[in-house]
Amino acid sequence: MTTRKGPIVIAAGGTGGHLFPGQALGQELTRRGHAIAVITDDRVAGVRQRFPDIDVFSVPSATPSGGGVLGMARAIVPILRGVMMSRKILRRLDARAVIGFGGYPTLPPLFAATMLGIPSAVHEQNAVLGRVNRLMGPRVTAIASTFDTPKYLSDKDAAKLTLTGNPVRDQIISVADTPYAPSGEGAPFTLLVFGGSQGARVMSDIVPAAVARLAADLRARLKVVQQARPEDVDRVRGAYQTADVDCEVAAFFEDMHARLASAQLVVARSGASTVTELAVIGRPSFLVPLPHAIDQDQLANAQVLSDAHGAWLMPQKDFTPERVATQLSKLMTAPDQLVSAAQCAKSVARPDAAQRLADLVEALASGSM
Ligand SMILES: CC(=O)N[C@H]1[C@@H](OP(=O)(O)OP(=O)(O)OC[C@H]2O[C@@H](n3ccc(=O)[nH]c3=O)[C@H](O)[C@@H]2O)O[C@H](CO)[C@@H](O)[C@@H]1O
Repeated sequence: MTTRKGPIVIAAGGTGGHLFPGQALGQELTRRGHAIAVITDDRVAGVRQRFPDIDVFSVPSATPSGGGVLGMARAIVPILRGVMMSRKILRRLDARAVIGFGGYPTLPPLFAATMLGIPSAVHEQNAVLGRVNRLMGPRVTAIASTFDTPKYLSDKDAAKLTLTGNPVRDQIISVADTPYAPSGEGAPFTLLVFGGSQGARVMSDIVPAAVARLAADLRARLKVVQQARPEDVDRVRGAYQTADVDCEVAAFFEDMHARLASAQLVVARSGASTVTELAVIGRPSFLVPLPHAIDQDQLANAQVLSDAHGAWLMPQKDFTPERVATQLSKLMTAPDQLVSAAQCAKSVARPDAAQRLADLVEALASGSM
């Protein structure tokens, strides 16, 4: 049994897709009365607001760029500095356990934890194990995952795997039971468009042009809520105004739970949290996986929803204004198909992922694993 008395440390950083599941676990552990602390890297803005009243420590890290020897060499110094700093922080905190949510910001604290013999775990959001989780898999005590058997999980590490699902924030859970509201003939139709936590240019290039091609009666029913990269906000808004379509365009929606709940159809990338949230709330979607990703993790994520008939997978090469306009016209006049897709999306949800992951982390922190 461990004699450590300090907090459970959540290591998370990089994009929202790595941070939000960490936030969801933090919310659940706090509810259970555990002290938590967060280690992230100093490139990440906005972490502190997501973990109010919690100690957040920044340590250096780096992502080897280009995969070559030079990229590795450049990254090694900040990573080593991050490991040294993490060791000091974890010792001082007397951390009971460390759980990492993937990405290079988690490498230094996880590595330091394993050096100090602190129980540790990684959570993989995607259907494919990310590079850091692959690297740390053999060293950590436990591996938690969203999907049954993440690709690249070695036979040896498979024994450490617990299927927890991907935790979503409390806000998302708060709308999970909002029934899907189909939009009948002539009724308003909300289309929600976003490209992951950072926005995706392709959404700005394609969706307004598709909407402009719709018949006037369909355009009159539409309200488009679209996230665009900051530099694209004005042109997207302008395109909808020219097409006489009601729109709300912003670089980031803090109230995504409410936006998802009130959408009749979603067009999005297929990052892990996006796909999980669509399933938990049960909303139909067109999913456009990020192309050229080394591991094709977004394709694998999207396939889970589309195999369940809860989403339409659109490879980016087929994501053209013409095709999107055709599909939109069909679906705006076929509410039954959207209702059915919403139900199918919900059928693959694991809304208790935060609890399952918290159970695992409690076992880890008590030293019983
Ligand atoms: C380009 C890239 O590296 N993408 C990866 C990144 O995606 P990314 O960071 O885009 O993450 P996800 O799609 O998993 O999550 C996006 C999150 O942002 C939220 N949101 C989005 C827009 C907005 O206006 N407001 C808002 O709150 C969504 O509700 C969701 O919670 O991490 C994911 C999880 O490891 C991976 O699956 C993705 O492949």
